[in-house]
Amino acid sequence: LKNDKKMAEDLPSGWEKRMSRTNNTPYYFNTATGRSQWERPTSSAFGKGSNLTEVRCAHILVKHSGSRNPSSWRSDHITRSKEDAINILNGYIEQIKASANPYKEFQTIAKEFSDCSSAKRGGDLGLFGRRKMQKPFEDASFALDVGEMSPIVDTDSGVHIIWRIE
Ligand SMILES: O=C(N[C@H](Cc1nc2ccccc2[nH]1)C(=O)O)c1cc2ccccc2s1
Repeated sequence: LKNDKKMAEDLPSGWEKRMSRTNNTPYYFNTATGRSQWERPTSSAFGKGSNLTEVRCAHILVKHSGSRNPSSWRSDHITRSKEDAINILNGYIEQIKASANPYKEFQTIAKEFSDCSSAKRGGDLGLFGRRKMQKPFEDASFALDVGEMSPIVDTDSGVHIIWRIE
């Protein structure tokens, strides 16, 4: 989910399109580093080299038989296949996208179904910096805009969707 102002230009997260007054042509401003460039950016402003130090995210985790620790507060022994876990997450994504209040829907689903102990906090993991979470999770989190939801992310814990809160 992207906040709608971005949909039109479809710029990667963290960039702003601005107009140069001197020669009346567009340039691009990186809100993470404060630098500007003429070339249209193709990757998130929060990638390598950005100074974004911490993000706050919530997530919904669906564990499966291949998870490093296939048990959770919901079930002592998780046996579903990875394929089933992905199908379950795709169902949640549809529900969240169809909701009048997507973030509220995300929290409700996380509370009831996430296989992470953060479920009771609506999946909220709090603020975290780089190198704190498994790499695929970290990279997906730092690439999100505030209020944006990730695609399905695969880690040793299982499969996740992530919502950036701050
Ligand atoms: O690693 C955790 N929980 C694991 C599952 C899990 N694996 C993860 C991998 C990346 C990000 C979050 C993740 N949560 C478990 O319950 O088996 C965490 C739970 C919490 C709860 C509150 C704040 C941070 C965390 S990190």
